[in-house]
Amino acid sequence: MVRKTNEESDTQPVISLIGNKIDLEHMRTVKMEKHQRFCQENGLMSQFVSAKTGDSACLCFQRLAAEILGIKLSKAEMEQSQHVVKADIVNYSQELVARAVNPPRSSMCSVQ
Ligand SMILES: Nc1nc2c(ncn2[C@@H]2O[C@H](COP(=O)(O)OP(=O)(O)OP(=O)(O)O)[C@@H](O)[C@H]2O)c(=O)[nH]1
Repeated sequence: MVRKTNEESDTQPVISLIGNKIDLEHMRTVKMEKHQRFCQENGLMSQFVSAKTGDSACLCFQRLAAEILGIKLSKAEMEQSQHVVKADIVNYSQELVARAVNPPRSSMCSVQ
């Protein structure tokens, strides 16, 4: 995201590198550290959002605006725009739970 500037301006544009699809974390191809290192090396604001769930979408613009205005967002302000993620509690049968806690023993062993 770039703030418009011209060659005579003394101020540098605020640029943010935004990684989308954080709801698909398990399919990540660009490592988070690589993203953050690139941002550090190039003076960019590193952010991650999900356009699908809306996770951090508002916060990403808030952080950019705050950076441009030279305002430090408080923890409360940052948490304010975070959505509560809803999840269903699955009521597994007792048998399944017992099997997960005490899985049946096998005489075979495999090393990978
Ligand atoms: N799960 C998930 N899917 C997303 C997200 N953002 C976009 N998508 C999906 O990714 C696909 C591409 O989205 P687009 O909005 O077309 O993105 P784009 O940048 O125009 O994509 P290309 O031009 O095809 O590279 C669509 O199927 C979207 O629904 C996200 O945050 N999470």
